[in-house]
Amino acid sequence: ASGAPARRDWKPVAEAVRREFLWAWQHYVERAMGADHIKPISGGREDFFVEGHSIGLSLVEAIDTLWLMEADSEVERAVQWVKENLSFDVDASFQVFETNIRMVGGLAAAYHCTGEQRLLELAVDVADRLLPAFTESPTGLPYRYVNLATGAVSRPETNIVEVGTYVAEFGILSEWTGDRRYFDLAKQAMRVVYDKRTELGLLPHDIHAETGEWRNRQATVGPPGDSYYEYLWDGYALFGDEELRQWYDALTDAILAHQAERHQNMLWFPQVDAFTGEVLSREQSVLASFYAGLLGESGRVAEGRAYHDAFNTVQDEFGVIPTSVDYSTMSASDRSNALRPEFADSALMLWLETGDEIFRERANVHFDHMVKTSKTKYGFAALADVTGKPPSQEDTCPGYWWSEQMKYYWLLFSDTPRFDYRNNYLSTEANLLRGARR
Ligand SMILES: O=C1NC[C@H](CO)[C@@H](O)[C@@H]1O
Ligand SMILES: [Ca+2]
Repeated sequence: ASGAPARRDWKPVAEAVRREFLWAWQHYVERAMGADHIKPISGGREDFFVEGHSIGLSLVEAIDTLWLMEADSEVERAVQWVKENLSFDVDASFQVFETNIRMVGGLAAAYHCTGEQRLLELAVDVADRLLPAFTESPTGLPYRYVNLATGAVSRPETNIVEVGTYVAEFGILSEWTGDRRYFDLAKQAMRVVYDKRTELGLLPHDIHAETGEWRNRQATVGPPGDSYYEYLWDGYALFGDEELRQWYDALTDAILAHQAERHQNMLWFPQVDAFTGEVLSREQSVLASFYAGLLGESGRVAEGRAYHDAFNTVQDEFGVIPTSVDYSTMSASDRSNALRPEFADSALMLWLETGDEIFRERANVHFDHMVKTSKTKYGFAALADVTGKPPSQEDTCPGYWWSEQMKYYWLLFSDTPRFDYRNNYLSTEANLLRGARR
């Protein structure tokens, strides 16, 4: 048809994504099998949760990505490793939030894709070991750490992300096992936070799990506020929970009214005092760019587009978005970038919502720049300084790289038959909990 922009053939990009992922995976298998992280420059191994005791984090994070890429022999290899090696009977304190989104979520997604029963058993096993953090708390707000072997809980000084990012993983376990405890504990913690919103309808981000008292005044859509809001919507999108949607809508309306501003006609979300609305900081974490996708999927498409447009100016300016920029001066306040996936996350969400090619183009730039700056001898490296010529790398690759941006790119460019593009759910760690087409 004349006039319609020719739709680009994205298959070559999809093939490049798959080639790079499997290349990195081979090095992990050969040099760091079972390690939480590979060290991509030296080829070494690195622990994430507990120093001296890896639990195969990157392998667990990679399974659903491998499955979506139809790398079935590699899926088999990874599942075999889990069945033969993975145990959570570890006498050490694990961070409850990270263990949930990465290990509960990663195992649940692997089960959703493969149907392998042992994976569900392990997801339930580790979730059960996290529950004392909730049940031992006088407020229902979970402690930050729990010893997976003894159940001893610790660190009540927490935040709304680490008390409120469970309902997707816990809720899917309740759906698959019939045990409502998981969903109920996750939702109750979210309710406690919501009921403490300020007169302006905003939330500070730091809270005490034993007293329930706010520990700061600042509100943010970046860390550690981000995935609390994300999971309110997700609890509605996944399980149809109308109350979660009401809480999400009330808080989002307040954020758009009091925690948003235009600067040079770009939409930004400054940090504000949750009680007075005073702007406290115009720094924007790269992690906040997920919010463009959340706004888009939750009926605020114009705002979602506008916020992605704003972050795209940062990608244009720096090539790789720095960990933190001050949008009033467009200067990087933290020039590192730990292979953060959020700009690609929201590009996928907005493309699924709008079908607009602009989001695939932006994600392609994100992929292209990542390969150019992070690729190294045995994999992909986090960056210490994105402004370096060339950008300087760190000898580490985060577990979320195996689950997030490579999956986002693959879904954006491959049109894989293994994914239901109309009815699906990816968690905040991009764990596929709905929409696998076996
Ligand atoms: O929700 C999250 N926050 C931080 C990581 C990515 O930056 C990742 O673990 C996940 O996306
Ligand atoms: Ca996330």
